[in-house]
Amino acid sequence: MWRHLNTITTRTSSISRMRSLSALVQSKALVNGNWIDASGSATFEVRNPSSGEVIGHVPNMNVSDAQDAINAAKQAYESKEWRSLTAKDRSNLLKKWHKLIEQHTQEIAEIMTAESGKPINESKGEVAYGNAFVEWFAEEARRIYGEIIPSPVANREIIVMKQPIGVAALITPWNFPLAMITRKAGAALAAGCTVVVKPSEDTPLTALAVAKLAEEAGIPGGVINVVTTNKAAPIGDLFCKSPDVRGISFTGSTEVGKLLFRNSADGIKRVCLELGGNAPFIVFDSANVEKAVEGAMASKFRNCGQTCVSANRFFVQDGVYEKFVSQLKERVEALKIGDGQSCDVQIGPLINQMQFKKVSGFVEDARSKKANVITGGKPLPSIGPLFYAPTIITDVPPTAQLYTEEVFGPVVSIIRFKDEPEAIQKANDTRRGLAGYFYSENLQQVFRVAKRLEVGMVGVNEGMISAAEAPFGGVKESGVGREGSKHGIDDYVDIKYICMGNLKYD
Ligand SMILES: NC(=O)c1ccc[n+]([C@@H]2O[C@H](COP(=O)([O-])OP(=O)(O)OC[C@H]3O[C@@H](n4cnc5c(N)ncnc54)[C@H](O)[C@@H]3O)[C@@H](O)[C@H]2O)c1
Ligand SMILES: O=CCCC(=O)O
Repeated sequence: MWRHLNTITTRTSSISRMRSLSALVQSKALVNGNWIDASGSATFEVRNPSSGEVIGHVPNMNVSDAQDAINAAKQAYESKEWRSLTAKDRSNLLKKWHKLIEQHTQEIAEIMTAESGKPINESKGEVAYGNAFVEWFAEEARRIYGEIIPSPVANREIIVMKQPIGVAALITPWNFPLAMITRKAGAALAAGCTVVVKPSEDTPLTALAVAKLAEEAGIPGGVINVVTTNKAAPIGDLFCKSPDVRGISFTGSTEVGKLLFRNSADGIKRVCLELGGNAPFIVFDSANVEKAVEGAMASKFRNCGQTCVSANRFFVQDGVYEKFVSQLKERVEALKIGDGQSCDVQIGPLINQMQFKKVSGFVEDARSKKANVITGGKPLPSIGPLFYAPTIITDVPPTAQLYTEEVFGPVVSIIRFKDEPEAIQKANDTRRGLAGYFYSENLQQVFRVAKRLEVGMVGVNEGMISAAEAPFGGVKESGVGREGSKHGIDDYVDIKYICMGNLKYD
């Protein structure tokens, strides 16, 4: 589908489009079922990264506002209105939320594209993907089973039940402004928890839009609270220290994840961390190269490479190296770049100046270390200040930042290898372990390599691995816990053992 596209679009104004959007564009935060301003009516701007235009203002909440949200979530958790609901009632509420999100796909996608720069077709894809978590957890709500275990003592029963942990704080990033919220909130609500969501400062509008739909679905006030702020650190600290927050689920950078993990230690909180990756993408001589190129495009250029599971280091074996690189180059040069509002755009901007500097700095670092830029490798100021050309760099040395760090941008780094042990050693030569990919048509090799990659998720002959049904998460410094799948509930429930003694059976 991407092959035939090769022009660059011009910037179009997003503000007129945002004005025409429905009531889903919110300029207030949600606490205790009320749409409110921050203390002192402080606000911060939300900008469209494609054009730089200001597309909204949202409350810039402080620690005391966040404390109000925690109090509201606690009160809602303890309220009869929420506690008395059966699993089926919660499931039905989630189903209603799911339906409303589905019905508002276009509007949410437009909001998402305006604040994140994501191409509109990808935004619609994210609404469907993120909403699949709401549907999945609506179904799972009714399957949070306990156990009865055969007792070693006569006249006794061992009963195990799962109960909600209480209030959960959810901190989410900008790159998947909807899915990273629903993957957490869907599970939390299914389990019977209440939540305080702190979305990224770059993409609060999508979060507020889905919260509005949760309200319309009839989810009681205080069950979902949304705290918008551009002062994340003190609020993160409050979440870690507050005894009323029983769990923290964070998706974002490894650096911030480590901080939250450390700060949560005192309160022995449940912590789920979905952090950065450094995914290897291995193409063996045994691969179908056409499929590998297809998978590389899908994995690397999803959301302009700003995806935690995007392939980061490409290892290509001698025998297929030239073919893979030349086919990939042709595809990369055909990508259409521009404002994501145009339906045919495939590559949008980087999210902000900090990311832009990081990506261009990594490319310059690799260049200075004798890597070869075979296409791209430059900013595209004629489209906008945050656009960077889709890039391929070969002969990237292990000392380059492109090799050691997660690039989070449209840059393919290619490293040549001779044999399987070398590929595995290099793939695992990182402290991250989120996703890994490889292409091979050799069954023995498929099982060998899948077992040896030190990652939480493996794509074999596949570049797009995410699904609500599958456990998402990493090993090493890529995180702890799993989201999605039946395991996604685990972080939001406590296991309680009830020993029933002195029973009379005869
Ligand atoms: N594993 C996953 O599922 C996954 C998914 C998406 C993104 N990520 C990772 O996230 C990173 C990019 O996202 P980002 O730049 O938004 O990450 P980030 O860590 O800077 O920000 C993530 C969230 O944390 C908040 N935050 C920042 N500092 C904080 C602090 N001191 N205390 C509490 N909250 C704080 C931000 O406001 C934002 O809401 C990449 O490394 C990417 O791989 C991982
Ligand atoms: O960026 C990380 C999340 C992407 C995904 O869920 O596939």
